[in-house]
Amino acid sequence: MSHQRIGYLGPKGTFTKMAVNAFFSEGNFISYETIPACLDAVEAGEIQTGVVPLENAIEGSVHLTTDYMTHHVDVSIVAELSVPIRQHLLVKKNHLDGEIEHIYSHSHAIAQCQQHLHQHYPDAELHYTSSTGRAAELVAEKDGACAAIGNQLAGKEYGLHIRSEDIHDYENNHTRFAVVQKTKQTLQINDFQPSKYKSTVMVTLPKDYAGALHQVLAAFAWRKMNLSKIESRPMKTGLGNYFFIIDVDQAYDQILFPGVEAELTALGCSLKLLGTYPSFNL
Ligand SMILES: O=C(O)C(=O)C[C@]1(C(=O)O)C=C[C@@H](O)C=C1
Repeated sequence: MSHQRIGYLGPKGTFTKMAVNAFFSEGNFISYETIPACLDAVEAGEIQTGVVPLENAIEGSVHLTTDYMTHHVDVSIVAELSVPIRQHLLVKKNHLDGEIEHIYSHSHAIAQCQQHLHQHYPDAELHYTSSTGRAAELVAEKDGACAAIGNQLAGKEYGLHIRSEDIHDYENNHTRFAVVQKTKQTLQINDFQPSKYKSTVMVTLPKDYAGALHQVLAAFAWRKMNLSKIESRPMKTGLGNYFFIIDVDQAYDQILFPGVEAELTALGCSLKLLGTYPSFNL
């Protein structure tokens, strides 16, 4: 059997690649420089499966992922991977001490270490990169007093050393990654049991009126469907226009979900299922 092509936010040494390494042992692994590039490749059928970051416990949603999935591509979430995140300050050997003038990383990683950076490197210039892996790659190429924020794998892949370990500001740092497909295919996930099943829906309200969101939530509430997340995002059609992304703590079924859908349609809302999937914890 030929291996599935599995794309991820790369390059080598990203947290996304760490998640892929932990959950998939079989596949042709293909690195993409950005989240949109990876999602486009899934949509175009270049790869069967894509893995992209979805939400971090400290910094919140990765809006690039949710927005691109709602506005630009038609792909479904087929699994969610929750992974512990440890951020380290990575440097070349000659910068294990002394001043650091430039710090490179992904915006989410920098945000997760804000306090640490403020305390220890208040004068360092921050540079945002497409991923933590890319930051490590850049620092490995540079001669100046530079550091990257990233993981141990990035240090190993790019020959960098850990100058400070665990520099994220809060314990229990985790990131959820979405595994997405265009057409549903079997997923060869290593020996993990799902911790639960979830569904993610996007709800668009007809117009802004009193109690609109309350009515949407009521459709779930009286059916005793537990929601684990609700987020509003701009429609990108003008100030004040939003849609909602709602995570429901259960798999799509043939009774409750169609009931919610019918009720919301009657209210003039539209509902799109972004995926119904097992959730795995590392
Ligand atoms: O840059 C990476 O290594 C990624 O995989 C992206 C990402 C993110 O977008 O949140 C993933 C996990 C960490 O939260 C920091 C960065």
